Amino acid sequence: MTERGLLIVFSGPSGVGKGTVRAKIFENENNFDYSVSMTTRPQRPGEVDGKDYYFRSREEFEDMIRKGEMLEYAEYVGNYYGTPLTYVNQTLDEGKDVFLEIEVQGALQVKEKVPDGVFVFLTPPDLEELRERLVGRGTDSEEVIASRLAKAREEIRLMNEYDYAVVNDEVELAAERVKKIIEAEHFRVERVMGRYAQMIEE
Ligand SMILES: Nc1nc2c(ncn2[C@@H]2O[C@H](COP(=O)(O)OP(=O)(O)O)[C@@H](O)[C@H]2O)c(=O)[nH]1
Ligand SMILES: Nc1ncnc2c1ncn2[C@@H]1O[C@H](COP(=O)(O)OP(=O)(O)O)[C@@H](O)[C@H]1O
Repeated sequence: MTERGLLIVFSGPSGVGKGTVRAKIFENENNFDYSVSMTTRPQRPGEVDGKDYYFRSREEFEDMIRKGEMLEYAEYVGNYYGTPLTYVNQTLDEGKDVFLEIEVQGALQVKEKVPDGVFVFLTPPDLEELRERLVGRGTDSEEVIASRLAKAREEIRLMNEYDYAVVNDEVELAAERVKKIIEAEHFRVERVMGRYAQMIEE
């Protein structure tokens, strides 16, 4: 029997650098897969449907919710974001780890359903640096940036729901820290013991 993969949940305030750090982690890594989320927010220039997100209408999204096809979902700054369930389950069953990049409300739903997931929170060095990164990215209006910053404060308060907090001071360092966490999680006694359960019982 193939051993089920690990579910890694990666969160952090908007603009902290989740996308950037994730890209670094995935640069030379093929032991885990990224779960592409579904969203109703408008596609940004350069984003590809099916790669960055599945861009869908509110009707289509609500239809998926009704059918129970989302592992989790949340409304964030006026749009839906969610994780389609089928891909995650299939990939974990194949023995591969799955990496979710989602906001805090969704992460809390996953924690209920998958308590042995690995929950990692990416933090900015400070809030002023976070604001500068949002401005520097140049994808959001001043108004949207203000609401993302307000949201960031709420999210940072919920950091204690996570297993690990990684500071994104430098992309390369942050990516290395996350990779080390994932590697170490594979060696947790609770997980390794599972493999021996049958042998011990005999
Ligand atoms: N709950 C949940 N949140 C998601 C999902 N996909 C993305 N998000 C989060 O939604 C928030 C907004 O994402 P986005 O509009 O791409 O903005 P950005 O993260 O600032 O680039 C971020 O915190 C994402 O991590 C998902 O499938 N579920
Ligand atoms: N460690 C870092 N130092 C400086 N700038 C960073 C760092 N990590 C990410 N950034 C920049 O911050 C902005 C937001 O990053 P992004 O990955 O889009 O964040 P998120 O996915 O969390 O919203 C981008 O312009 C990115 O280049």
